[in-house]
Amino acid sequence: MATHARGLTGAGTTTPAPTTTAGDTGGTGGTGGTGDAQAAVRVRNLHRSFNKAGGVLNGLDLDIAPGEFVALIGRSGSGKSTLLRALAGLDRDVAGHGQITVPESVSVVFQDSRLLPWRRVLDNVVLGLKVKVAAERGTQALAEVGLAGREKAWPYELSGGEQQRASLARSLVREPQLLLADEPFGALDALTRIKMHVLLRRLCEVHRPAVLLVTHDVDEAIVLADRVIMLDDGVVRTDVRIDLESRSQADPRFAELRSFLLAELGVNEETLPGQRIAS
Ligand SMILES: Nc1ncnc2c1ncn2[C@@H]1O[C@H](COP(=O)(O)OP(=O)(O)OP(=O)(O)O)[C@@H](O)[C@H]1O
Repeated sequence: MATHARGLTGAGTTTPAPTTTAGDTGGTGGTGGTGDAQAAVRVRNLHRSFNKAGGVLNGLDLDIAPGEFVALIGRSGSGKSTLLRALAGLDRDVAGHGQITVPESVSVVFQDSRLLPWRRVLDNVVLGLKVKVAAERGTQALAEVGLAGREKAWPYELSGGEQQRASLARSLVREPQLLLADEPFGALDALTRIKMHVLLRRLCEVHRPAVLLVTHDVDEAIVLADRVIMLDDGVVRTDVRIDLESRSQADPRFAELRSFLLAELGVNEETLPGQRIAS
């Protein structure tokens, strides 16, 4: 897998990010570092701060293997989005240094779909895609996410869940080696979330990108990920492999993992209302 060079797609942007291979990146951003043929993502000694004491990321190290699905949890304000934005190259004005290596092709999905309202769904999906068969690939991607026949719809004609499906199609049509997702299902109702979980898992099995998913939802993390990591004090404090045979919440091991992760987050399970368990 090619690393060092980085292209940024998704989120309505198609401009390739500049390539930096220097070991240390300053506040002007850029990523790079020592290559590791085995890793899709390699982060070393990453620091980021926003003019406040303590910093947000304080020497963070992280590796993600090709095709590996990593869920990132942590209390509110612990720096999850800051890390994701650093990997996406979206933090050029942030003070910091450290080494980041990401694949050439990176897609980003956010909580809101960021579809351009003045473009039809298919146009949104293939925006900036410079291949002759863009429309064909976009149509295929829409079919993959369950939106066959909606190519000519306007974004406002889609439900929230459908808009997120279109956003996933826009990311996957670029066949990214790394998919960065910042609470992509956070605004969806419970049933739609479950459907999106099934969809995302299936898409990842087919396309095999490395994934970093930011989520507040511990159950979502366990259902989707190969590994769950937790940020605390600006570093990865907890790193758990999800070694479940099935992802059924009825599996006692699922409950064990949930309890462990909630305890790591400092959440008392017994005081939580309802079924959905979020940090
Ligand atoms: N552009 C910015 N300017 C100033 N401070 C910022 C900026 N972005 C993030 N921060 C601060 O950095 C810290 C980490 O923010 P970040 O959004 O990464 O946390 P998070 O873990 O994603 O939080 P949440 O779970 O609430 O979304 C917070 O204290 C936040 O206020």
